[in-house]
Amino acid sequence: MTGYKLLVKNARQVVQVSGSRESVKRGSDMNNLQVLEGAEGGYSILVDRDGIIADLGPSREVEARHCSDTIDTVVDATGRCLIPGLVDAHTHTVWAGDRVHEFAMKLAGATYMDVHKAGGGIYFTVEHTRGATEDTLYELLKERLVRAVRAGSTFVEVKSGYGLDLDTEVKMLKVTERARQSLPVDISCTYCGAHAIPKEKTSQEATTDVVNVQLPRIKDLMSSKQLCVHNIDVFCEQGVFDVTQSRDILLAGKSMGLNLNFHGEELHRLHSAEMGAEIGALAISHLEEVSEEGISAMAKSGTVGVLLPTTAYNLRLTPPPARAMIDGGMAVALGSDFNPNAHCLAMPLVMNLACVTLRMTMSESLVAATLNAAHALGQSDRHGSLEVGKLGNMLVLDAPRWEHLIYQMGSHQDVISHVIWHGDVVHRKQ
Ligand SMILES: N=CN[C@@H](CCC(=O)O)C(=O)O
Ligand SMILES: [Zn+2]
Repeated sequence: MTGYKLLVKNARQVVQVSGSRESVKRGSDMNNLQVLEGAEGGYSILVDRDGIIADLGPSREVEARHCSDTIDTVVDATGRCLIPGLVDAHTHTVWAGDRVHEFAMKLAGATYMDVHKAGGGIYFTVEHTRGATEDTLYELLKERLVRAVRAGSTFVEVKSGYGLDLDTEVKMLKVTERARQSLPVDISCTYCGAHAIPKEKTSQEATTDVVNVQLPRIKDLMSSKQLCVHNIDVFCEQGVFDVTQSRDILLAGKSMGLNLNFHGEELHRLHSAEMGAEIGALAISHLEEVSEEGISAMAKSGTVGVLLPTTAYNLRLTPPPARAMIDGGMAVALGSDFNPNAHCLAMPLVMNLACVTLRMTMSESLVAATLNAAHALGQSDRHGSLEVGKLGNMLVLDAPRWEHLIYQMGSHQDVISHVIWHGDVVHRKQ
């Protein structure tokens, strides 16, 4: 007799996303969703006490295989659908000081860079984040991650980048590590010390500070297990870090074993997509201004394009060319880009925007918000699909077909009936 943590039983539809342990779906394969449906009695998923999927298939078969086992919790999903927990591949979730006043300025016509150059934008948030205690930042992060989980995310990337000095960047990374150790959500931690040029430095001085001061300190804190950082990010943009500076910072991170995952081609075409592909970037975010050559280079290198539809929506930018990317064989992922400029943690809304504004199909959008997002964070071996051996992170949807999660725009709180993380029910619809 074996003991298990959770059985989710009798679901009408199980969207595994993938059933062959592939690490990513590229190009047209993003439309090949692995879906189980049609069995009499539905489908069940069994999660072991380590939070790992132990069995999955037609309910009658799963029940027959485990009729003498003990199961701690049973969730009846009769008439409902199961999908993997959503993965948010790009967030700036640790900061103090909202920028609701800037939203009004932007609605009135100011551009993102107008606000930034006038000392607002990232600089406003840096000032407030530098002044906040670790406990305050932790409480703010916790509140935001609870919201993300309620909206279906079970794995979230979290960046630093509102310190721009060693002490505040380390403070942000420590807050992220505390959340990673204590909250019921998986976190991929990104060092983004090169998010803006600190007011007191030139871009070259800031590059040298990141490479020679901040990264070595972070490396020490990682060695002594005080921090666990997975990725390195840079805002490669005209007037911020140029392509050469970004490359130097990314390569310094790569030599420490960090995944390269950066902001590129957002407001100007600098050909950072080609640079990222050349140095083996795992992912590049934004890409509103990417060129055809950049798309080919990323398709060839396998670099994931992390698309952030909330940014183009809020800033009224031309959206990234998602169709050309997917049709060109790239792997595309999605992120909420939660930050004080784009205050959205709801991946179902991001998926809706991806379908409508980026012209992605609903299948592409689900793959982008699960398997491919997990791959962009280097963790699709554990996240992003419902398969035996992967984490028991899943959503029970109160709907006859999974597409309702995207279709019922703004109603994800009614569509998601349970959020399950490592086999524990961490959110239940009221
Ligand atoms: N573009 C750079 N970074 C963020 C915005 C950060 C901010 O405005 O605070 C982004 O991805 O959109
Ligand atoms: Zn960002």
